[in-house]
Parts: sequence; C-alpha cells; structure tokens
Amino acid sequence: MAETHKKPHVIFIPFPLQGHVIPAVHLAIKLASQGFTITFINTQAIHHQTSNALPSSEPDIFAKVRESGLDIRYTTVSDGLPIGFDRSLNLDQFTAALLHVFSAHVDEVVGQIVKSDDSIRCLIADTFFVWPSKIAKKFGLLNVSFWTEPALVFSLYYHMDLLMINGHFACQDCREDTIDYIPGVKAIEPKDMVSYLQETDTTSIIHQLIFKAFNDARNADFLLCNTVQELEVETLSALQAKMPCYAIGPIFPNGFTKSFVATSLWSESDCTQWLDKKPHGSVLYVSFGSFAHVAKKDLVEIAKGLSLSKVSFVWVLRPDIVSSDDADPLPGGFEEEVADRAMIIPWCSQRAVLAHPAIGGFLTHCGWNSVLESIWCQVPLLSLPLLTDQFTNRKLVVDDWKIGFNLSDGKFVTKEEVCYNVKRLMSGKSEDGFRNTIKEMKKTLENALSCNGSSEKNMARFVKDLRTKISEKMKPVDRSVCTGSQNH
Ligand SMILES: O=c1ccn([C@@H]2O[C@H](COP(=O)(O)OP(=O)(O)O[C@H]3O[C@H](CO)[C@@H](O)[C@H](O)[C@H]3O)[C@@H](O)[C@H]2O)c(=O)[nH]1
Repeated sequence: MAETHKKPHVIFIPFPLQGHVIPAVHLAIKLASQGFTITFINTQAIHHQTSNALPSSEPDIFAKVRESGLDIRYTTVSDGLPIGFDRSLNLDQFTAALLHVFSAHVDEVVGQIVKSDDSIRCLIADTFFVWPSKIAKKFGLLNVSFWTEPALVFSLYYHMDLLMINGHFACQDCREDTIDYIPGVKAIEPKDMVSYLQETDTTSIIHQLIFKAFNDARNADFLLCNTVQELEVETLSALQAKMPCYAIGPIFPNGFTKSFVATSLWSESDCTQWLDKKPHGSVLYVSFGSFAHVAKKDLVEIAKGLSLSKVSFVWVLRPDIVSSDDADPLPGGFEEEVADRAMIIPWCSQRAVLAHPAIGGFLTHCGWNSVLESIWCQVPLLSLPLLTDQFTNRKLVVDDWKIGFNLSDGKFVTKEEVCYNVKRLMSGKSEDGFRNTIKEMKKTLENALSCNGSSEKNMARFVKDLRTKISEKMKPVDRSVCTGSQNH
C-alpha cells in the first residue's frame, strides 16, 4: 500500500487584538486550502469574547470550515491574565503580560502540540510578538512573521536605528524636517510616522515591546504582509532586499461579506433593513475600529458635527470607545436629536455595511483593515487617525492615493469642521475625484487577487518556498528538547 504523506502542519498564533485576528483567520483558511494542516491558537480571552459574541454556540470558530474538508484545528492559550481582566482599560498591564509572560504559555502549548504530532514544521506568528524566533528555534520550526499593516509601516519600524542616528526618533529635541533616508521610502514627514515613533518617552512598555519585536522579526525566515505589491512597489522592493517578503493582501474572506468563521469580539447589530430604506450613497458609516480610544471632547464634537450636518449615519460606538469606565460618553439629547436619521450600535459586520449601496462615505480612524475594506467597496474616506499606524495610513489614503481627506486639520476636532467635511464628503460633488480614484484602486486590488495577479502569485511563491524549506528541514531534527529527555 502506498504510504500516505501527512500534510505539513503549521501553528498559527495571531496577536490578540481584533484587527490582527481577522486577517489571521482568513490567511489560515487560505493556507489550509493550499494543502497545509493548521493549528490556530487564540488566547483564552479572545476565545471567550468571540464565543460570547456568537448567537449560537459552535464547538469552535473553525467548525464550519472543517466541514468543507479543510484541516484547521483550534486551541487556546493563556496570555497570562485572568479571562475577565479589562485589557482595554489596563493596556499597560496587558502589554506587559504579552511582553513578559505570554511566551512561557506559548512555549508550553507549542511544546505539547509538537510532542503529539511530528508533522509540525512551521510557526506563523504576528510580527508584534517578541518571542517567535526563540520558540521556533527551540522546536526546530520555520519562522514566518505575519504583518497586518502597510509595508511602509514595517519599514519605519525596521529602520528605527536609522531614525535614531539621524535624530528623528528617541532623542531630546527630535528633528522636524522630512525623513528621506529610509530605503524604499521617498519622503515622509515626522508627523506621518506611527505614533510610537513620534513619542519622546521611549521607555514605555509598548516601546519595550516594539524594540524587542522588531529585533526578533529580523530573524524570521519569511515575512507575509497584508498589503498589495502595486500599492507599495518601492517600499516592498527595498524590504525584499533585506528579507524574503511577500505581499499577499488584501486578505479577505472568500465572498468578502460572508465568512464561515465568526471573528467579532462583540455581537453584531444588523443594519441591513435600515440601510435598505436609504437612498444610494446617502449614508455615512462611522467607526474607529476595535482598539483606539477617542478623547471625550473629540467624541462630543464629532457627535455635534454629525448632528449639524443633517447627514444620515451608522455609528459604531464600542462600549469602551472613550473608556470602559465611561458607559455614556455622548452629549445629552444627541440620540433623540438624530433618531430619525441615525443608527448607533456597539458593533456590526463592517464588511457587510461598507458593501451596502446606501453607504457613501466612511469616517474612520484609518485602521489598515478598514482602509483595505473601504477601497474594496469603493467608499471614500474621511480620516481621523488616533494611534499607532493610523497616522501613516492617513498619509497613504489622503496624501498619496487621494481617496479621502482629513476630518480635522488642527490638533483638536471641532463640530464646525466635522459638519463641513461630512457634508463635503457626502455631497457627491467635491469627492467625485475621490470616487474615480478609489474605483481604480479597487481594480488594482481585484487584479492582485485574480489568477495571475501579484498577491496570488506571491502567495504561490511563498507556499513553494515554504515547502522547499520544509523539505530541507525534513532531515532528522533533535526534538529531545520537546520531550524533556535529558542527556546524561
Ligand atoms: O463594527 C465593526 C467595526 C470593525 N469591524 C472589523 O474590525 C476590523 C478593524 O480593523 P482595523 O480597521 O484595522 O482597526 P483596529 O481594530 O483598530 O485594528 C488594529 O490593527 C490594525 C491592523 O494591524 C491596525 O492597522 C490598527 O491601527 C489597529 O488599531 C475590520 O476588519 C472591520 O471590518 C467590524 O467587523 N465591525
């Protein structure tokens, strides 16, 4: 009888935040459909939140996908904190756990999986983790770093040393002039760097994590980026000269709005019937993603500006949008004032909302998934970056690609500019240019995902390169470290 060959088995660990888990889930499915066995490991806290958000209880999020024949297994790991701990309110403690404690739990669970299955060959872990190279080396696995933001952002972090030497980062009086020495990045203003590279105190816990993670990422065997070659040609070419790097985005579920895997951390409110009654392109969608907080005074100005604009809108207001200890941050009377033309909800299926013909604009924090989804749905953006890569993403959206504009040009948001810019975005006049440009960009994304498109080719190349490296690794590996056996 012919010997049956086991599929190569990959362990996939996403960063425990919504904007990272979503593309990781869909990448895991893509890889499984390319003939890999995947063990996907969520933190217990993410698992708990996702399960609570589901209307029905399934054994795990991949149960339906498995029915279609894909071999995706699922397990959980502790991030070092109690499940019910408020990570949003205590971000420093959460970051500290990910920096100092999480790797011990990952080490244990990966060790158990490796011990029980000798086909494990590879670890895919988010670039923001500080431990992948250590864990991969210990268990003899290939190390794939998964990057969920633009390549431009990766490049800035990767070249932190250059920014320091040139006095643009981590110095007393940082330079404020244009940065023009990062390989593959023509020019970028300091204000457009990720927020952490603009901060003067670089001793914070998040900086410790970033320094360690990007040091570690240099050791990865492969870098997978949720971006598109054509959108970031020069940056990606420069990165490819440093490490094997593959632009395989945008990573969406097959069919875009329909996903067999429930990934939301909050229950989704259904806006379809409400949107069905609205004219084409007449509704503004407002959401600031899953992670960043909006200052209360800005939130109040946004609410007042939306009210003044008379535009219809769907506003996703997460329970912790200002802070999880401020349950009711909206100005008094606002909800009654806008009741006839607004839907205010804690969470929704964003892809379904953006794809609805009634949506004509997106007021966004410029999270990278939101940017890619908005381009896919050809919805122009009004941008209010709040944290992390969102400042750099804003530059791409507004200055480079010209598919949207800024909500505010000052340091603080005012209701007048909110009203003015919302009306400008939704009027259908001034943003006609944006609509044509975004149509072209949608085509670029579609082409990238088509049979001979860049992302599909890059994915095929990655799979081939990974398989080649795996076969090289098939030579016997010393796994004594996993079984705990000692040399006497
Ligand atoms: O009501 C909602 C709101 C959002 N989403 C989805 O949640 C994701 C949000 O991702 P993103 O737009 O990237 O924002 P964040 O959740 O803030 O993501 C974090 O992770 C991203 C990827 O690393 C970064 O670009 C962001 O700056 C960072 O805050 C998207 O897929 C949305 O479709 C929903 O399904 N329903």
